[in-house]
Amino acid sequence: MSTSEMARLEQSLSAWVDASRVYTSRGKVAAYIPELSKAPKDALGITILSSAGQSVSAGDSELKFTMQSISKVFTLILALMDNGEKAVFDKVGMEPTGDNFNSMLKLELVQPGIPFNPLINAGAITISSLIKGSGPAEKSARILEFFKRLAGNDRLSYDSDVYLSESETGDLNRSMAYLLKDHGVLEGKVDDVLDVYFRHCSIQADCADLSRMALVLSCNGTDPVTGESLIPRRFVQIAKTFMTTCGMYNASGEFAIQVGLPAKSGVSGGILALVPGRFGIGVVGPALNAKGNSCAGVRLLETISQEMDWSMF
Ligand SMILES: NC(=O)CC[C@H](N)C(=O)O
Repeated sequence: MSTSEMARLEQSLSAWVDASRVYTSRGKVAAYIPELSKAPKDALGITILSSAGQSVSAGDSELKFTMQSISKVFTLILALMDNGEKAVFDKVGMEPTGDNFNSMLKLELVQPGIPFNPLINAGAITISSLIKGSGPAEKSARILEFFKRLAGNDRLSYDSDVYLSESETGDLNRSMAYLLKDHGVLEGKVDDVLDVYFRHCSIQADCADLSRMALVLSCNGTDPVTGESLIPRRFVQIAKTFMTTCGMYNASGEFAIQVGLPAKSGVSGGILALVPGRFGIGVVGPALNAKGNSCAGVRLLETISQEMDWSMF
């Protein structure tokens, strides 16, 4: 991180947010989880945290939102820490699907019928079943504790309205879980596994929380603010690779070309991104494009990456 980069961000970030905010009108807030439809459509916010511990925010960075699919990166890491690589990759693959995040298509089409990767819903539900714990309550508690450490925020908790809303309406995920159970991929009770999954999707965060979690990944598992090693380097490498190939669902190729940074989005409009070794980034913009990514959030990251010359490629 150079001081001049931080100065440039401080000088320009608000203007970049203002310029990207117009794109919120082109998207729609997710409504298939009814509670998510209450999010402010025209919001856009960002926090960027450097490895020297300096942060810069702009726009609606204090807006609280649920992590949704962003949480999948960190449950994958916890499952790897709990079980090791072999046990995890016996149950999920390593390839992008090119399909929507909630598609079941390839679970039947290609053998063996394991989910293609841990960041689509079928893969993440499978990962939830691999988290160690005596039952769903202990598994969820372990996940929340892990997230708190990564975010350096002891106050992290659930948005129970979103959790209940998804539990009541998540029939597509439920049907996927039953299919996986029948195929012998998912172990344990389907309802218990889904409870763990719905709960971690409903963990509430803001842009600062995402930027800190992203920074830990960008620094290969060590929190540069505390010096504490939180994740083995190999598992961070795996997570960052999945973020690059599958993190923006079936728009990951375009995002790699236009932004060129490992990232993960969620249907609440959050995006977690990172600049290797240097910055953690948290973005929120609840209006989504057709692929389920934040319309204005993606636009904002394109601008920043191009202006700062941050693409890895
Ligand atoms: N893309 C997402 O953010 C999906 C997460 C959401 N909880 C779901 O399962 O549908």
